[in-house]
Formats: sequence, structure tokens, C-alpha cells
Amino acid sequence: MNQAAEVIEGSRVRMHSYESATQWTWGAAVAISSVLARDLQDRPRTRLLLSGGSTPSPVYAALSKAPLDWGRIDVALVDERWLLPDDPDSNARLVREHLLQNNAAKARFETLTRAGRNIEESVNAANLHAQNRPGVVVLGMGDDGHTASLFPGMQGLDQALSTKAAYVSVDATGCPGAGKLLRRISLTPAGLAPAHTRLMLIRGESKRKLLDRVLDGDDPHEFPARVAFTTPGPPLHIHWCP
Ligand SMILES: O=C1O[C@H](COP(=O)(O)O)[C@@H](O)[C@H](O)[C@H]1O
Repeated sequence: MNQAAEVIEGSRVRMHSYESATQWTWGAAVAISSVLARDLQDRPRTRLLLSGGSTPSPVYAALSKAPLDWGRIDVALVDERWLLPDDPDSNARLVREHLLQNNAAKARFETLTRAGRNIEESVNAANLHAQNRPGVVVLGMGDDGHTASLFPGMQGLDQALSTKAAYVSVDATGCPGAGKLLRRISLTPAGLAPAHTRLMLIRGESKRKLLDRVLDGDDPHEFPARVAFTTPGPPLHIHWCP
């Protein structure tokens, strides 16, 4: 496998560009597993927060084979659609089907939704779990510049950006990027800040062009994905391939 070229774009972002989807898949999976391995040398457990959507499944499938002590890894979600965890459109289902296989089947998985809980109870439970500091956070970016379930123009965006809570409930009514899945739970900048490692997985030329616009400014109202590098903390590692 070729080494990913690393281009440093200021101190807040490290860009890892790959020539092919296969290199991207393994490059990102190895990057995540190396950080998890290092964490497990230093502490009894570590915590990995994962995004859903259409992009990350090959990376999760590759990561599932990493020879880690998965029984000491807590896997949780960056965001979730207001669906039960076995729903085909849920991020939980994606993580179960692609990551929690092979060696990673031994990981402990915390879903954001659960039968019998309403959305505010689910957010409260997520905020309790979030008292365990995340180690690695894997983010995505939608075609509209959203990340997690923080959408441009959504009602409550200001509150989500400024709250001290790690998770909030989201009503994305009027946000085309949310499709039909308008009720959601999302990580906030406050939930991202404590993580020592931040990654973003993106693919395709159109997202590369969008990324240039996202990196060319600071206002998260225009592109909430900017919170990935404007939230004080470690640099954002962006893994991209065509
Ligand atoms: O709705 C979501 O979208 C983003 C981006 O997804 P993608 O399909 O454009 O890769 C994802 O990161 C987030 O977890 C998900 O809920």
C-alpha cells in the first residue's frame, strides 16, 4: 500500500489524500487502529465515537479486522437518526454490520436510541455516557457541509454550537441535507472537544471542492462541518480519496 501524502493546511488540519478507495480504506483504518492501540497501552479502556452515513462502511469493515483488545474499547455514535438501532437507516445498524464483526465483535457498543426511551431521555443517557471522555472521534461531512447531525440553517443550531452538553436533540425540518430523517441526536462541539484525536472521512471530487470552501472560513453557521477544526483541541485529520 502506498503511503498517504500528508499536506499540512495550517495547524488545524492535516490532509491525507489517497489515489484509490482501497488505499483510503486501509490508510484510514490503520490510522484509527494505531491510535486505539496507543490508547490501550496507556489506560484500561478507550472510547471510539463513529459517524454513519454513506461514506465510512469500508473503513469500518477494515478496522473490524485490527488485532486490538476490542473488549477494552467502547464504541458509541457521533449522531443518530431518531430510529431504533436495528432500523436499516440507523447509524447503529451501519456500525453493527460493518465494524462490530471479526475481532471488533468483542467491543462494547452504546447505541443512542433504545426502545421505550423518548428522545430527551435518550439525549440525557448519551450525556451521562459522554462523561467518559472520548479518545477518537470519526466524523463525516454531508454534501451541504453538515457534520454529525448539525445542519446548516437548522433551528437550534446556535444552541447546539454553544451548549456545554455533549449531545443535543435535533429537529432538522427545512434542512434538505437531512432528507426525510429530521429528528436526530447529535454530538456538539462540547462533546467533540475532549477527544484527543479527530478524523474526518470523505470521498469524491464534489466533496473535495466543498471541503476547499469549508476550509476557507470559520463560520459554522455556513458549514457546521467547520466545528471539526474550529473547536479548540487537536488538529483534524481529513482522509480523502476520489
Ligand atoms: O446524516 C449523516 O450524514 C453525515 C454525512 O454522511 P454521508 O452520507 O455524506 O457520508 C454522517 O457523517 C452522519 O453520521 C450521518 O448521520
